[in-house]
Amino acid sequence: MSFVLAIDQGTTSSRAILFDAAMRVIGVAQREFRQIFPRGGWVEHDAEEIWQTTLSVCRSVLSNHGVAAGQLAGIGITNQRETTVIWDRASGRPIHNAIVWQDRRTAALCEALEAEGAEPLVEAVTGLRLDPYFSGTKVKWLLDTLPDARARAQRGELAFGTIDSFLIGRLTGGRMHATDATNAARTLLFDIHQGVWSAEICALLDVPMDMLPEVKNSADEFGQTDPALLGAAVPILGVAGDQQAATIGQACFAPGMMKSTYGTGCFALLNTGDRPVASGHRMLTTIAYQLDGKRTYALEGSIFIAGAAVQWLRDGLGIIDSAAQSGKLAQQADPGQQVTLVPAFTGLGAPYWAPDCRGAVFGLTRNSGPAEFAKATLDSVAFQTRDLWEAMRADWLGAHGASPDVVLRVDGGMSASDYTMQGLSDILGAPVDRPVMQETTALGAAWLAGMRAGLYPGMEEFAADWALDRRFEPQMEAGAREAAYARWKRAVAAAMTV
Ligand SMILES: Nc1ncnc2c1ncn2[C@@H]1O[C@H](COP(=O)(O)OP(=O)(O)O)[C@@H](O)[C@H]1O
Ligand SMILES: O=P(O)(O)OC[C@H](O)CO
Repeated sequence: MSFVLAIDQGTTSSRAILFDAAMRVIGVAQREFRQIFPRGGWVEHDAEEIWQTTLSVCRSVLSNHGVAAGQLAGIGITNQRETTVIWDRASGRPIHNAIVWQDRRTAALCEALEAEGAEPLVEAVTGLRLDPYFSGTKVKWLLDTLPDARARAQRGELAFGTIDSFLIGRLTGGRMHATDATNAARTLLFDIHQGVWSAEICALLDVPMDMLPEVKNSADEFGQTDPALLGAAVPILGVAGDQQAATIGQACFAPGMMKSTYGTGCFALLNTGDRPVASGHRMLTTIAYQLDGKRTYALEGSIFIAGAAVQWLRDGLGIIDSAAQSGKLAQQADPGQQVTLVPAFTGLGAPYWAPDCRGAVFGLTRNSGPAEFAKATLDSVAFQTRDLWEAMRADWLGAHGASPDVVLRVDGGMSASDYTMQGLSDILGAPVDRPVMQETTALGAAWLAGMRAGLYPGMEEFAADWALDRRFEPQMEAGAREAAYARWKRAVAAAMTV
């Protein structure tokens, strides 16, 4: 029993990552699945495809590395958050495609609830906002729209779950209907202060509470896999939403520690300890992890476009062949130009929450070319992070009366870009640490499961294992930094008025 299997079920692919007893990655298998866009602003996944790709990558990684299921100490699951599945309890079959976190179909519903004055209650109980991003209004939409669905839910025939919960159900052969506190905290239905489903919010959204999964610790007993699936029964011992799993994998266990993950989008979490900090600056309050019944909270800032803007340089503008070329091109930019890109391709997330805003470029001259576009694109990631940084630090200051001494830990595909990480440190005016271990999300899930199984060390020893690849220190002079940031703020304000 000297291996742990992490399942990372993400927005575009399902991955299985095999770890050995020393928490080293020994193998990865990955499969993409279809993105379904039935209408503008709608995004769905076929939950059966999510299940099939997940099962297949688990089988592949085990067989590719000659590891039998019986050698696994446990499975850890981490997942795209908020994405909503409702299934028939008897057959296990979803009654509709999964509605993905990016889906905006419930925007009008959110506005109507806001107009009724529901936002203060929702924020106070859940730590979230009335935004289509979260699961609650997606559940309501499904129950309102599909024939007979609400009556069936009321009779206890239907189950709701985020992706972790759906996978736990499938893996255990329908025996378990459970989630962990971090995933529950993203549904808009969970009272993050009491650690229970909120009857008040469920009533507001007309969601029968019988549909909801049992909420467990992030390291807990989530049942055994059906032996027919992997060849032996394996206990599922760890579950966390992907951004929380990355926070764990980055060992951000102390209040004031912060991680930021740069993939398609960017998600930053600041550990606020055992106190949920209500944001006065449009951040989200969420659960970082729950261990042995004890919740640790975080402030979260979610940016929808980070690496996706680099994909736009490659696929939309065609000025680079690969994402990795963006840094080199940006270095060739004319230092005399001040081109600023607001990458609001799908609206702006935190702290602006402006779903209708669209992208804009400012400061073009006749000499502006590919290098200036590349620089503006990579810089936009730093500026957006600075927005979150400012908001979170102000929230922290409000709660603690002193600024946190934050060192930012980074991960995700885009953190490989030295240029971007140096620019980030310059714009923040603070050090940025990139770890050796890049599979932080999978590591977080694996650690939860391996620690629960007794194979992996406890929190302190795990945190001591975190190893630095490179620290980026600010090199920009403070005046230049603040002038650049002020330019960004003006650009965002202008983009929001167009
Ligand atoms: N060297 C690089 N420079 C800039 N951007 C990069 C680099 N390498 C990867 N990226 C960007 O990072 C993203 C991929 O990161 P990843 O963590 O795999 O994302 P996700 O999990 O969201 O699919 C892509 O959007 C890509 O454009
Ligand atoms: O699957 P990812 O990495 O795009 O993460 C999605 C987030 O969990 C959404 O909140």
